[in-house]
Amino acid sequence: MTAFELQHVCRTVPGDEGPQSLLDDVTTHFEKGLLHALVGPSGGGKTSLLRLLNRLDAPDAGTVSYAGLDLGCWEPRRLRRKVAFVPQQPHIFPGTARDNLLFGLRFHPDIAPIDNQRLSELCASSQFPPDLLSKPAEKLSIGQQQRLALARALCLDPEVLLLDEPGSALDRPTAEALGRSLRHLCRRAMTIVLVSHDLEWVRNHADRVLFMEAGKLKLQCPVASFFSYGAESRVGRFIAGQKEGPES
Ligand SMILES: Nc1ncnc2c1ncn2[C@@H]1O[C@H](COP(=O)(O)OP(=O)(O)OP(=O)(O)O)[C@@H](O)[C@H]1O
Repeated sequence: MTAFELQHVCRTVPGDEGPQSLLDDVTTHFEKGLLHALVGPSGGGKTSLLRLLNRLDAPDAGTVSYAGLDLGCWEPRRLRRKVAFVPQQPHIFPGTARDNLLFGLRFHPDIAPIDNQRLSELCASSQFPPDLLSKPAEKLSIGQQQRLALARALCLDPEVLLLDEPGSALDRPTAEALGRSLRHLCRRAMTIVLVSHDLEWVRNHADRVLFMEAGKLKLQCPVASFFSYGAESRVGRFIAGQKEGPES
């Protein structure tokens, strides 16, 4: 079942040397219950694409729909309840980690209070260490703050998670544990779209890969197909380059 459908999406912004194309004729879809990884060289348009999916930005041509309804028809607050965006640099509010985790609930009185069991589940799903809940949130490391922001997003029980480099500040074992948690969420019908530069992680945890370069979607395929490209192909060269260190 399709969650998002994008048809001929373009986004252009004013630049110093005239209009700059961030997204150029992107047509794709994201399937419910799958983990989709947006990969590609830096500046290729991955974050720009992610931001369109919960109306943080709007396309200036083409259409984006969620659950069969054009995003323009979704009231932004209602959409963001279903489609949660977790940026690479999380917004942290004054107070403890627990205060931050529960922050969104004040805007959603329909959500049942979070009991201790649900709190443990949220910590487990986001790989946030429960013993840090009483710590001032601004004292946490960036990696801990990223996972706290993920737990805060999960608190509202969204249907979709949009994650911008969720493992970028994590050590390998923690990033792998987070990958397993995200896969568990997908098995419970969560749709995930994330940006990653960590191809080993993508290989271990993604279902589908979308390769973006210079604002264009160059390739979309199952994860196994992506990693079977030969060294002479553009994708193969990108994969080899990432092993030596990310391209800039
Ligand atoms: N609001 C904006 N105004 C002007 N330029 C922008 C804006 N947002 C993004 N860009 C530019 O658009 C290009 C694509 O940016 P984007 O963040 O989508 O790339 P990315 O693939 O996510 O990159 P990275 O892997 O480095 O995070 C970059 O050159 C960026 O500088």
